[in-house]
Amino acid sequence: MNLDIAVLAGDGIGPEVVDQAQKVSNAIAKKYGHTINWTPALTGAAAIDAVGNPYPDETHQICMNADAVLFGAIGLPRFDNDPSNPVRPEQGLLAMRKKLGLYANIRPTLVFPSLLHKSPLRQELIENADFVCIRELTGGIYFGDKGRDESRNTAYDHCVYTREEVERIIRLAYSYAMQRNKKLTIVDKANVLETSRLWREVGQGLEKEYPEVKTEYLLVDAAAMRIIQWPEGFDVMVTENMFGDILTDEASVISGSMGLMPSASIGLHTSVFEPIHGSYPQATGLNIANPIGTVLSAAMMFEYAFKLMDEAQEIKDVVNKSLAEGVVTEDIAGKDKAYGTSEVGDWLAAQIK
Ligand SMILES: NC(=O)c1ccc[n+]([C@@H]2O[C@H](COP(=O)([O-])OP(=O)(O)OC[C@H]3O[C@@H](n4cnc5c(N)ncnc54)[C@H](O)[C@@H]3O)[C@@H](O)[C@H]2O)c1
Ligand SMILES: CC(C)[C@H](C(=O)O)[C@@H](O)C(=O)O
Ligand SMILES: [Mg+2]
Repeated sequence: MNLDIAVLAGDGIGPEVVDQAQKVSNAIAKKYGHTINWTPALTGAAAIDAVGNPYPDETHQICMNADAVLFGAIGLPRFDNDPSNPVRPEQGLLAMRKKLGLYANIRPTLVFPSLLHKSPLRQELIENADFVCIRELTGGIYFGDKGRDESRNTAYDHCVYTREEVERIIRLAYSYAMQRNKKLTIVDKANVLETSRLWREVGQGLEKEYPEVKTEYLLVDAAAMRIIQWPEGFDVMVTENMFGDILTDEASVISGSMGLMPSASIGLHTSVFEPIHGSYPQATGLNIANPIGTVLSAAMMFEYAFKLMDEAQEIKDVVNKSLAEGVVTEDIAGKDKAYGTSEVGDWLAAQIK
């Protein structure tokens, strides 16, 4: 197959972790007889510095023309620490999600048998944890009207959801639940928020179409607690944009490091594959960032975008081997026994022959 992939490496550790995912993808392509055409494109602070726009039109065209997009991370402290700056790297990520229609972000919570002892949670709580969060990605408070009043003493962010947006994402979540263990947890804040009451109403309307699935509703504060207390109780979780952002960072620590967690953003046009972590600016250029979240995002790309299941499985297998054999970065190994970011990528690619 010919695979046209846009590469938006972004800022901070983005380029370093994306490099490793490209090495592994190239090794897979070589083994299975595919040709990958990588097209790099600017985003985030790198794009602001180059052309003044965090998601330039040219980048959007490259994404639209690609079969899939591999995304690193965006964001830098010089923007985070200057709230008055009207142009920000994160706007590039949000513009990409909106313009590509990426309404669903699939974030699995993975537990690796060889890393059980690295989790801050006790082994018996997590050894059978295996759930996926379906995060709504193009609506809610991220995209509602926002601003300041004239005196600048008041700020607002509106949270808006349409029935159609909610129904689309909950239906998708039901389709995942049907393929998994047939349990769906709809996370909201229906005791306070009107948007959440719409989510609950839509969920209750759809329940009867999926009688085989056990549906439960959980308030987001209780969900945050349950992720730590009983993660094995979840199968598929679906929630709105901001709750999903927060809960998946929380859930990532179950695995031992946020640097391990991949995601797939799917929707109307092309799909984007991105680790859930950010640009981890303190680690930029130090060759210490964990590339596995991005490598596993590439595995999701082979599975979701190209339906190449053997290729995806082989990437997951070599990742498991690296974790079992201790070929890991310092977030997992500690400084003394750590491999560098690029050494992990080289090792993974070399296993694929
Ligand atoms: N999708 C994205 O591009 C994305 C996601 C989150 C944050 N951000 C941006 O990243 C910048 C930094 O944000 P932050 O510090 O809150 O979040 P972050 O995810 O960059 O880092 C938080 C912590 O997670 C750990 N971590 C993250 N990635 C890791 C990796 N690959 N290997 C090992 N450890 C890793 C580190 O301990 C780090 O201090 C901000 O500008 C933020 O807006 C971007
Ligand atoms: C950088 C930020 C806009 C982004 C989000 O909140 O969606 C990030 O935290 C993520 O999880 O991809
Ligand atoms: Mg996040």
